[in-house]
Amino acid sequence: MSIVFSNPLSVPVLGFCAYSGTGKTTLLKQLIPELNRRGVRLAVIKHAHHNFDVDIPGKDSYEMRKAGAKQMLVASHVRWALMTEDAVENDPKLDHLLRQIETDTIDIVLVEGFKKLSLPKIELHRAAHGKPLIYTHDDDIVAIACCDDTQTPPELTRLDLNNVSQIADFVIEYQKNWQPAPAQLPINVPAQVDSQNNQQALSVSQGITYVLDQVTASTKTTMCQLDDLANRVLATDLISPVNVPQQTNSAMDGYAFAYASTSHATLNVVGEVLAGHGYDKTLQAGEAVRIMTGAPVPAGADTIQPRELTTEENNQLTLTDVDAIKAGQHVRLAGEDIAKDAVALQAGTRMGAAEVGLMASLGLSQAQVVKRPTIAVFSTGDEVSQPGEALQSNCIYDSNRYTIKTMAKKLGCEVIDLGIIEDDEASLMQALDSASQQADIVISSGGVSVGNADYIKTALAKLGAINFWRINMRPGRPLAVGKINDALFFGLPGNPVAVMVSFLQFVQPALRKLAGETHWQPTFLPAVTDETLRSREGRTEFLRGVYHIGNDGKLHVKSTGAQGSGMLNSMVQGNCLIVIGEQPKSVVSGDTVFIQPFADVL
Ligand SMILES: Nc1nc2c(c(=O)[nH]1)N[C@H]1C(S)=C(S)[C@@H](COP(=O)(O)OP(=O)(O)OC[C@H]3O[C@@H](n4cnc5c(N)ncnc54)[C@H](O)[C@@H]3O)O[C@H]1N2
Ligand code: MOO
Repeated sequence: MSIVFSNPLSVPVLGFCAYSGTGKTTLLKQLIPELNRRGVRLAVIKHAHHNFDVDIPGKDSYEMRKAGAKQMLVASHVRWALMTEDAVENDPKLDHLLRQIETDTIDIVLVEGFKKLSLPKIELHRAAHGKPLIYTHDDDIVAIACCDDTQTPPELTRLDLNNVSQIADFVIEYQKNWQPAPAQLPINVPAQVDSQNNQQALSVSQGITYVLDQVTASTKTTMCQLDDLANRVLATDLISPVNVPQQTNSAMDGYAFAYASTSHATLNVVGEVLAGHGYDKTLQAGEAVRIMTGAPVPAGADTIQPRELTTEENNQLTLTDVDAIKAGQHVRLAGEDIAKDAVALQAGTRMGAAEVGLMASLGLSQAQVVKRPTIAVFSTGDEVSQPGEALQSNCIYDSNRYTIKTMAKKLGCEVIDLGIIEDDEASLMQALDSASQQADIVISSGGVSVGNADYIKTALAKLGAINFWRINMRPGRPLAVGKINDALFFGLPGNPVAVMVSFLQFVQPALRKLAGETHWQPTFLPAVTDETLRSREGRTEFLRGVYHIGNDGKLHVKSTGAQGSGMLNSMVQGNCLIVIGEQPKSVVSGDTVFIQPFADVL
């Protein structure tokens, strides 16, 4: 049975496997120069079964290693070698070894040995040796190199073991066609969820899909002026009424001329063009004009030489290093950024500074945008008190309503604050009914777990259809989602961190879809964890983390410490969620994890 292997590199890895005596090394010794000859840059990894050594007793490097250096790097101007003392009981880990390779200098890694790993391999087979074929019990064989007398299955490429050139062709084709496997994100939203059951346990991905299924993008639109467009979502494509840039213009201060004129010993300087002005004649062969950055390139000219690469005396221009001049250099073509009548910004785009600026650059002063979503938010719970009022014993201040309102406003929503609603069925029903008439989405916090005074559940059941879910995540396990009249309802869990995490994962996508945004995806970045992290198979963990750029130039992340789902301070200290998907059993220091930076929403 194959042992799971996934290639951690951005280049392909191809194994060679065979019973001993088949001539693996002999073949590789011929294949390597053949591939080199064809320009393929190779790394080779070889599994050695014994206590091998590449060093020689008496050499300084050998003695220093024997003296206890765990890693010994010896280097000259020709080669360098890193020797690492890493005694492990079983086979060395191929993915770890592969990570030591500098992939920017090679095109493919050939691996000899490691035949139990599920890595793509060419099987070498010599029938005369009387050994069985490996492909019959190894699904990762991609080709069989053998001799005439061997039967091979039609689905596998057959190669001639004695034809090195043919095997090299195969390796080159393999390398050209290879695609890295797509990154396995911790949250992978499926297109559809089968059914909607009450009380079902869902993965985060299923939960998001189910929520998105309930939301239809708003069709209400309004006209909005340039100054008010920040954070609004375009309802229609913005078509460019002009070419950007409007005219073909110079990207340098220098001289404009026809490329063909570079054959002249000197050019006749016949004028000057400043930005905002034009040169209304057509340049003739052997003529040039002085030109400033942004000024229109005159008719008859197609090439610019920067001023510092020229000398001019008595209107005679000499071009320095003529052979290095390329036709069309330093010319910005009309419409090269955005062509007239092209879609400059697509419907569904959320407008940020760059988008607003781009729109202004087209001369447009207003755009049709989707109506802002309206949310109504309230809190429940006898212990929940209004900030600003004296805190009674056994009570807590209401923080959830404020985190929810702040996040929703950041996402461009209108907010109706219903305050803290008494735990009384009649007042709850009345408040919920009126909220659902005014808002697109009604959001509460607390009261969705098992042991609460259940007014909210009965009130919701009477007014609409609500599902109470358990999401396989922490924090934020309980979640209620449903409809009150035409409004979507979210019952977020009471714990303050759980509220924020559930909002980010489930309410945010719903609000963005409702607001008309079409291409939004949560941002996941890979980061190296600097500590061992808590995780449990079958559950997605959202730990609060702090990421930074490490001395190695990579993103590194550490948790904020204690991770209680009531500790709001962990969200203040953190700048990201560390998202550990349902798969890994353990995450140890040095592993790569995914983070979701949250600064843009919080
Ligand atoms: N027997 C079980 N108990 C609990 C379970 C469970 O599965 N079985 N799940 C736990 C988890 S996980 C969570 S999360 C909470 C969620 O419970 P509720 O949504 O019903 O929330 P409450 O019990 O009302 O409150 C929980 C916690 O949050 C505080 N809270 C509530 N509202 C606010 C507010 N507006 N501002 C600040 N803090 C608030 C409340 O005081 C509680 O401390 O259930 C676990 N229990
Ligand atoms: O899942 Mo709860 O949301 O831990 O606090």
